[in-house]
Amino acid sequence: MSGVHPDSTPVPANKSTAEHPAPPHKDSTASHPPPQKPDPTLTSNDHASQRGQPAARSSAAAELSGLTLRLKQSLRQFPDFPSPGILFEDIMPLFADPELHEDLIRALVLHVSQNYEKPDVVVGLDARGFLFGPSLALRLGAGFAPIRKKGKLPGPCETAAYEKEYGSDFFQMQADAVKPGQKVLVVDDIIATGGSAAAAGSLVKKLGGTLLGYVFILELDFLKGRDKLDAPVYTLLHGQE
Ligand SMILES: O=P(O)(O)OC[C@H]1O[C@H](OP(=O)(O)OP(=O)(O)O)[C@H](O)[C@@H]1O
Ligand SMILES: Nc1ncnc2[nH]cnc12
Repeated sequence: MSGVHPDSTPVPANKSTAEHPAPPHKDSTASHPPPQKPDPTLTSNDHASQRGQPAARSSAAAELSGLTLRLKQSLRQFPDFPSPGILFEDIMPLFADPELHEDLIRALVLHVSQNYEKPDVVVGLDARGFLFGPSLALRLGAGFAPIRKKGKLPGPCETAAYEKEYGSDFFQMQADAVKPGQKVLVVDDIIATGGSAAAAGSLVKKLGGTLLGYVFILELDFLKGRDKLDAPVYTLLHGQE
């Protein structure tokens, strides 16, 4: 669990970053390196013809590093929410400012287009994965499908139980949300223990989808959530290192 702060005042993330320097590789932290196959069908201008070329890759890396710095500085932390001992990472400021919102989507598109095959479906997790999953899907030219907490989706569903940093729950996916063989990218705001993401991956596989990997905005490294995942993992930002 994270350290407890002395009061409930939100702590700007750039302050905690100074105390805990960021890891050396900010642009990709995959414990399972993502595939590098070019895919000319990707719709973003950043893809295809440029991917794999050293100059284009280093300019994308430079842009990504500027974007992530701005994004990191806008995060806030709330001690003891939703329960004592949890340091809650608040990502909402990223969506309050249209420029930051644009930076976020741009950074995610850059990373996905440089490192993953084009997904057929972006799968977002209830609820904060819905804040940016559909925009990312649209920019990538992919469909979007939700994973929801149990009891919210109509029709035949697959269900998976999971535990997260501060509780346990059930996720569901509509049985026809992913067709067998479709390439799927799972996205969520935060990976903490990795319980939610692992359950999401298991649902995608139950439906016959091919899991390309996972994309998160923020990773709480000390909880080692990525160790639960068996596909490439990318996180834009790191917290509570
Ligand atoms: O890695 P884990 O330990 O599983 O935790 C990560 C999950 O916890 C949060 O979801 P939560 O259901 O708490 O909130 P939300 O409905 O606001 O997205 C977060 O959005 C992730 O989905
Ligand atoms: N510390 C945390 N802050 C925000 N969302 C979370 N989901 C799981 N752990 C979290």
